Amino acid sequence: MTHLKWLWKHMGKKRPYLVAALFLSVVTSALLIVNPMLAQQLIDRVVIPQDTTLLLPLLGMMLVVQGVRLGLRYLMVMLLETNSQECMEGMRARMYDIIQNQSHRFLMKMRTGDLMTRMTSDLDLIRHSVAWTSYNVVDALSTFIAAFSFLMTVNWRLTLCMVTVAPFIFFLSSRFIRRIRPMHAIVRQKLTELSTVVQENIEGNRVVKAFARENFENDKFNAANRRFQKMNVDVAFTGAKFQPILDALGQMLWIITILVGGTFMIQGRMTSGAMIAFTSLVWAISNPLRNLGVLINDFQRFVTCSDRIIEVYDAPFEVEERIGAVTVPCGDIRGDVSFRGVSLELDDRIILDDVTFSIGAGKTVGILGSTGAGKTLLVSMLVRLIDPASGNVMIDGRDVRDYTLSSLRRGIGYAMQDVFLFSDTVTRNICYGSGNLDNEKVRSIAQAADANDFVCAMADGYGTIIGERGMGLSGGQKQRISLARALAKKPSILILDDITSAVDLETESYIHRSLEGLDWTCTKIIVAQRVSFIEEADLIIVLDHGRIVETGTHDSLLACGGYYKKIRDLQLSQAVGEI
Ligand SMILES: Nc1ncnc2c1ncn2[C@@H]1O[C@H](COP(=O)(O)OP(=O)(O)OP(=O)(O)O)[C@@H](O)[C@H]1O
Repeated sequence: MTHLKWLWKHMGKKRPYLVAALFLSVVTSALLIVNPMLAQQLIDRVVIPQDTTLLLPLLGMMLVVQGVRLGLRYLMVMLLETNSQECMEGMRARMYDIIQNQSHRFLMKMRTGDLMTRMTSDLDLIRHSVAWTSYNVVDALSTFIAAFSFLMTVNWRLTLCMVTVAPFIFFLSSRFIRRIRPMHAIVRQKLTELSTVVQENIEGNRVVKAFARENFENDKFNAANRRFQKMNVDVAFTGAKFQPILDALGQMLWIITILVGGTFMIQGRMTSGAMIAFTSLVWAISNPLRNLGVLINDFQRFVTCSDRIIEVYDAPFEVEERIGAVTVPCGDIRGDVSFRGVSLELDDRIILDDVTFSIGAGKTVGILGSTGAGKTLLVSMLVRLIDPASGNVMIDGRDVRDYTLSSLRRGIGYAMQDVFLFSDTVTRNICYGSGNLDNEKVRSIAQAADANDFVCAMADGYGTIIGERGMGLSGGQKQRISLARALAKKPSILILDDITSAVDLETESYIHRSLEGLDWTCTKIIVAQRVSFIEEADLIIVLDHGRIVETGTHDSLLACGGYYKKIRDLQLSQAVGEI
């Protein structure tokens, strides 16, 4: 019932249409009973007395009833189809919105293939329940009740004899539900595994080829494919085991009707018309019972799929906008940045520990540290991709959690370590966060990121489609487009997370000079591997295992002879070696 309540809640404005469609289902099911009733009259009042007075009126009524029923049935199907599609459109949009606003950590945990299955196949099965299972349940119930009520008036003894099979059916159904429900959950899980294998195989195609693991991947896919197929067969077999018993119980109704009804007729306790009414309505009692297996199966599948959707709907947001958060107009962020006692723990591991530093607007801070020291997580707190467990990340003296997410993120340009480009033109990738910029502007930004030359060398220049479905770019080229995208926003705070790891020293030096000469004031937070990229920063911090171990300027850090000096000396000797 909780799943039905959940569905009802999320149907919103579409509820009246569903109610109207199900009402039509009741009416059309009830109309099915009318013709057998008229047939009884035809036998008892026309055929047996051989009096044709009522023949035409009765036949006419039968035709009208059938015509009205078909018309109403068409209306019902149209209502259910449009209603269920619109309902799913709303639910899909809501789910997309939830996924969009969920934290990166949540999305990493869920796996893309899993989320895709929930958004497509699971939602479609819920739609099937709204458009098909719902009216079939109502049909079955109303046909059964209408037929039962009518037959009780014709001959209550025979009717009660017929329903003696009901307890067996209910016992069987409850066993079926217990058996089939966990099986449906496993089917959805196997489908998720299959989708994940396919998705990872496409995304990691280069790795697969480079390591010649095609056969291994084929085996992995075939195994997942087989497990999915086997589980579906198991579900079908389980249903098939119950169905013949349900069918047999349905057939029992015919036997009871003929045996008991025949005896009643011989004893003169029942008319031929009444017997005709019973034989033409046995299906109305037996079909709902026989269809029970299919409907239970469908309903259990609906329960499993809605559980999976509810899990996404109800997942708590790790990063949420505070009530009363302030919106700062675009460009009003000055750029004072400070981290005060920032700590973070993930999966019971301390990732950042009491990180404290400040930098004034327009200044540059360089962050250096070993792999996994926590640099990326630290800078991503400024745009609230993750929040600290304790401490404060402040911009212009206000905690970042006190800004609305959109106004906070509008003021910050972030070039990430893992570059992601959209399947779109170079221009639209660069303008992604800054609206439409004229060609000249885009070109000058690309120049600052040292991207103009290689973009101009492409066949369609700035109109070239790049990204997942577009032209391949080298790692360094992607980094420069990503830098241009961050610069195009003319942000008050610019975060550059290891954006020169894939470019040569000459390009790095060019980008360094460009950043020095930006024509607007902006605080720069630069995570870098190479000391040369951050040596002129106003403040350099060195992170190790989530703690600041050294802090100062280039000269002061060299003077103290710690990790920074060691790295700088190592890089210098490598550079001399290369020359
Ligand atoms: N989503 C996550 N869940 C759990 N742990 C995470 C998650 N993301 C990162 N970590 C862990 O947090 C630590 C810091 O990660 P982070 O990416 O900030 O390191 P980094 O200093 O940027 O490393 P690198 O220089 O290699 O990019 C790492 O040990 C990493 O394993």
